[in-house]
Amino acid sequence: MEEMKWLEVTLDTTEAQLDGLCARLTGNGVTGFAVEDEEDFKTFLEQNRQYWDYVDEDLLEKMRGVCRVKFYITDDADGRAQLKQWLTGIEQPYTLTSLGDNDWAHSWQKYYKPMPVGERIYIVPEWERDKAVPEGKTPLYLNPGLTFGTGSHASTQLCLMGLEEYTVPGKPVLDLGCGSGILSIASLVLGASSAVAVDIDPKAVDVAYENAALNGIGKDRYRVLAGNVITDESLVRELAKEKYPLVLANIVADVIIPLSARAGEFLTEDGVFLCSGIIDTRADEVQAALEQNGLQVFRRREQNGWVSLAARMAR
Ligand SMILES: C[S@@+](CC[C@H](N)C(=O)[O-])C[C@H]1O[C@@H](n2cnc3c(N)ncnc32)[C@H](O)[C@@H]1O
Repeated sequence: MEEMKWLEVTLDTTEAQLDGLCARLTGNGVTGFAVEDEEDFKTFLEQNRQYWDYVDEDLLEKMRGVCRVKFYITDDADGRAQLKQWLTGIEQPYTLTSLGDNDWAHSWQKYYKPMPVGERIYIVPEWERDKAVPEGKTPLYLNPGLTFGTGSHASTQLCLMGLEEYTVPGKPVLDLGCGSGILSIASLVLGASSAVAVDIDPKAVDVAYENAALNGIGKDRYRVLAGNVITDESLVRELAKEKYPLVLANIVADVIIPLSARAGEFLTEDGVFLCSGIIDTRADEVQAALEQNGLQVFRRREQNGWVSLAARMAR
């Protein structure tokens, strides 16, 4: 089979514009982008000190204040059409670098290792599934492919910790912005009866079904839909036909704020809305939006500058 070729897309930005740019990219459907800044560069230099005979001062000077976002597209007509859609409304200049035959999509796998999260969950990459699972842990087998949701990101971990507490055994779960499906599948392995998951990125549908299957969960218990939970009114109405004791939404502040106006429609009377993907500087704004829409925040978790909020409808 012919090897897929990839292009690296690099957008140069500034720290002040970074949040807005990331929110816009996520809103346009880009998943799995990386942010590089001066700090990363210094860490890289530090970690590789043994390989440097001297530090290139010119290069250091060039990296001062640098802030860039990178993601990948396939090097073909589909990739370029996708890029056009992903850059809608974005004015920053970008560069394209050909990665040739470099199979980057698999190179990250060597850094993705089994990891415990919270009290019970033990994330196991699919290709490590023969390894022993520590006693008392519940394995969650995953291959996130090109979707967001490896379990390494703080926003995902905060949700996993929360859902260990709020999953109601024998009851359904709704997962908005499901990416790899990691959160809803975690709830299912912890005893939820069934789950519905949604993502704006159509790639997420197959990936989430495949991940569910890795955990012995079939389509009888898991339904994955592609759609926008803010703008797709018929999707929102369809989702709201069922009521859930747990609704998960690890997206971004700019999506959670408008979503907070609809969250009550999905919840059972006592149900928990667990939202994440919130940069700490925006957590108060998200909390205010939830409260304006009749939800009361009862738990805030924080990790590495990210925040998750758990809320219930106020009585
Ligand atoms: C931060 S990732 C979370 C993925 C996974 N749930 C996790 O916890 O790791 C956010 C996901 O939300 C999706 N998303 C962003 N905006 C959305 C929208 N308006 N409607 C549905 N999904 C959206 C993105 O495609 C992405 O997969």
